[in-house]
Amino acid sequence: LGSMASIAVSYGEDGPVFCGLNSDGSHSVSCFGADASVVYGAPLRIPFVGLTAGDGFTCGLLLDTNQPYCWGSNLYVKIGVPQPMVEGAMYSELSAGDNHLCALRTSVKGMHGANADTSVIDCWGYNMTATHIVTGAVSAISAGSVFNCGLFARNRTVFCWGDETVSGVIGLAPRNVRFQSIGAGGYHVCGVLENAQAFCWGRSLDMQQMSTASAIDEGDVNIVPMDAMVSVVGGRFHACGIRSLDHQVACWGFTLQNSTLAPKGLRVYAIVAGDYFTCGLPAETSLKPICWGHSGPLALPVAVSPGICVPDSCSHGYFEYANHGDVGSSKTCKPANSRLCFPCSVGCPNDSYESSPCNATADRVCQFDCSRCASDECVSFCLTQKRGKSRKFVAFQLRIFVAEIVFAIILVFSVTVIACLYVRHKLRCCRCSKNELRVAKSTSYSFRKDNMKIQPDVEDLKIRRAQEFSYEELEHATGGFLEDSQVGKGSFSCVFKGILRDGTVVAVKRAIKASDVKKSSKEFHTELDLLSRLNHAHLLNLLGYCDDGSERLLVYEFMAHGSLYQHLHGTDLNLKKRLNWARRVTIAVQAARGIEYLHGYACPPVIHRDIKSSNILIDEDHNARVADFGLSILGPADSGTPLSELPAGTLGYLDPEYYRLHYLTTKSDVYSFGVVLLEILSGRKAIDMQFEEGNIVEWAVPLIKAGDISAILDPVLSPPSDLEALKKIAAVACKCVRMRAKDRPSMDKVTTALERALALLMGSPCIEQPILPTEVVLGSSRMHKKVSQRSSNQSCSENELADGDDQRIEYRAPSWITFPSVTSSQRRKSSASEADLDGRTTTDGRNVGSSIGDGLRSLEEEISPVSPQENLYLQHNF
Ligand SMILES: Nc1ncnc2c1ncn2[C@@H]1O[C@H](COP(=O)(O)OP(=O)(O)OP(=O)(O)O)[C@@H](O)[C@H]1O
Repeated sequence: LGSMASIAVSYGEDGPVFCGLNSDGSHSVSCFGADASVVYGAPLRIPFVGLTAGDGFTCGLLLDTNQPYCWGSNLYVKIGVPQPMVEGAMYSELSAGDNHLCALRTSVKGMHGANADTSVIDCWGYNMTATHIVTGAVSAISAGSVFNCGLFARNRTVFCWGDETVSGVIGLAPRNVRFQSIGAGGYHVCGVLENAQAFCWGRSLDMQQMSTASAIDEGDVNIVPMDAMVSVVGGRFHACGIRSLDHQVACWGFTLQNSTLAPKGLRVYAIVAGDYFTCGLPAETSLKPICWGHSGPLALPVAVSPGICVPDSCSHGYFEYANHGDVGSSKTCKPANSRLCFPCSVGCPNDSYESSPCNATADRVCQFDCSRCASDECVSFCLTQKRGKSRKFVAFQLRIFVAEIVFAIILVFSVTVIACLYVRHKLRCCRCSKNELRVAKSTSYSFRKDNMKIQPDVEDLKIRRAQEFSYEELEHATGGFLEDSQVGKGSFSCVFKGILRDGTVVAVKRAIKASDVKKSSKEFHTELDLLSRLNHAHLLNLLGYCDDGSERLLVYEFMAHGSLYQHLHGTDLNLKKRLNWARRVTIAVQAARGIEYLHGYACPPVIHRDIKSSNILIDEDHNARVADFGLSILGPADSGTPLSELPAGTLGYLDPEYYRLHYLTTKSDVYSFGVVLLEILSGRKAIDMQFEEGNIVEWAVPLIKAGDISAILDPVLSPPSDLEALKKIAAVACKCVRMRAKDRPSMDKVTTALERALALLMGSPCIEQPILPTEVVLGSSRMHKKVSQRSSNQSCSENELADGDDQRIEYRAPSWITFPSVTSSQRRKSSASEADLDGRTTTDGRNVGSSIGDGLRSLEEEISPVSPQENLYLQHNF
């Protein structure tokens, strides 16, 4: 029924069959349905321009010859080319009724064609086989059940012919009514008027038929919807149209009960109707037809061309179809320059507005105006949009929130890492900034150029740290470097006691002229450079210097009690005895602090390289001072990287790893200090060939490891009642003199362990208090209060310590060596050395632990929380 299209629905006893032209541009036909004669009779791979279908058959207009071709089974319509065939005739339109087919010849001039004023229509089938010559050009034909109608091209009026008795349509055809298009149904015709309104005439199902049709829904096919339409099609007793507003389907008339209804909101390109069955081609890229009505498939699995291709460009009011998928109009149509044209939609629904007009390639687009929604569709659209927006907004907010969180985490992490690295750097002082080093160098340089005069004020001397003295001044101070004033002699120098004009007692170190000038000069400058900047209570203070031609003199604070070496190994036994255990351990602690300062607070670290008992001097208050920086060297900023230096130092104190491998680190000083500790404990020299075991390390360590601590203690002193403290010191000494530098503890660990041992040795803060300054002065441009505790018989009470007579204000000069402001406990916590950690597992440590018990516990154990008594003691003394 109806007109030729890219799709057609046949009908009959065997049920509806849907046929459509494939959308792949091949123009070949595919059919689906129950009637096998139609489905399987469909010619394969033969291209058609368009299709039409009737009762049990389908016909197509062959693309190559423009001839009709039919398949299926119908008594009256011949399968194949309808007969009689009009030789040479070509057709542009086909339309099939129940049992007939009509075709409109193309307007070619000639015997069988038509001219501008006449049209030729050939019909075949039941009571229809005839050739009709119509006056006027006909643009379209459409077949009903037993009749046909045509539309004149010029005046757009309609004319019909066929079996008037059965159809009752022909006489009702409106005259002088202009149509854009027409579509015939079973017994009616519907058309789209020029104003886009649908108009139908003919008859619907009458009462007699209704009674025989067991289940029929009511509806008059002539009562049409008011909506504007772009096209209409007719079924047996119903009609459907495509609304021009939204291209949705609207159907009216009678429908059989149990029929599926046209899907609501379905937008289509084209529709076609059988008797009780209708299919639409959704305006989607899939182009798979959706059908409704009585029986038949509801969805078809083949993509179908949405229309009939025309050779001309789309006329005004039409737009060219362009599939947004991979199939475009040019590909859908053959020949390549033909195209699909669709009528533009007209207007927009009340609650929408035209967002873009119809143009050559696209229909106009309407957008719902959410501020004036009237339809459910608009409401649901706006709700969805709102939800989508809010979902988008929430998603956006969420993304921002997540980004903020991530950024915050990264920021906190970075700041924490940077802070940790900074604190670690400052605590260990292992790496110095380039600025610091630059400052160091420039300060060093400017220092050498400095040509300051002697100032009589001792405090001023200290402020300037090192002042230049004239040779005459020092010559006068030492009484002309008389032998009487000589207090000591080293490898390259002699040390004289002198008194400056202001009465300050000083020690003047004078390089021996006959000695290696180059070496002594180097040591002179090293000591001068370092000491003028180092600043610690347990380092020997440099007061000044004299560099006068061949004379190089260094001026120090005078140490009234000489060196530790003199006390331990001197000929005066009383002097040795006077250095009791408390004083010895106190000296050990103080010297350890001085060395710890060199390693831990100076930046870059200073490696002394000549730690020995003769370089630990004792002042009038029996405080120890580390002296002689002639061999000192600036260590690597990274403490883990050893310097490669030729060995220098004193035999017996020299780190074997440094000696053999020339690897120099701060741990070399640790080794030397371990030897000093053994000296302090045993009273033996580092190397004493009068014993069988000449080397103190080789002699003492096995005894200590064996737990025989008494065997190594200085026989001049009676051992303390409790050996625990000395055991701890012996354990520390053993760790210090380990062969591998990395197995030795760092100096801060050593200091801490010694402090604990001292506290243990004293037992109570009220028992013979050792001489310790209450404040270690770290170089900075600040005023420091230095309380010098006088003697062992002083009271241990806090008040007395604070109110001591011997308080003096000491101002220290700025130093290029950096001093991180950390507390002693922070410093200690931060500096657990590799060796300390390893110490727990080394064979060495195990042996010691098992043999002498607590005496050689690991340093970690030794610095575990102190007892309240120890704590009180430490508070008072450190
Ligand atoms: N400031 C000082 N006050 C008192 N005595 C000092 C002072 N400085 C050095 N002495 C004494 O002079 C001795 C020699 O010191 P010096 O530093 O020149 O040589 P050394 O360290 O003993 O040997 P070497 O130079 O071979 O290393 C010291 O052992 C010490 O007894």
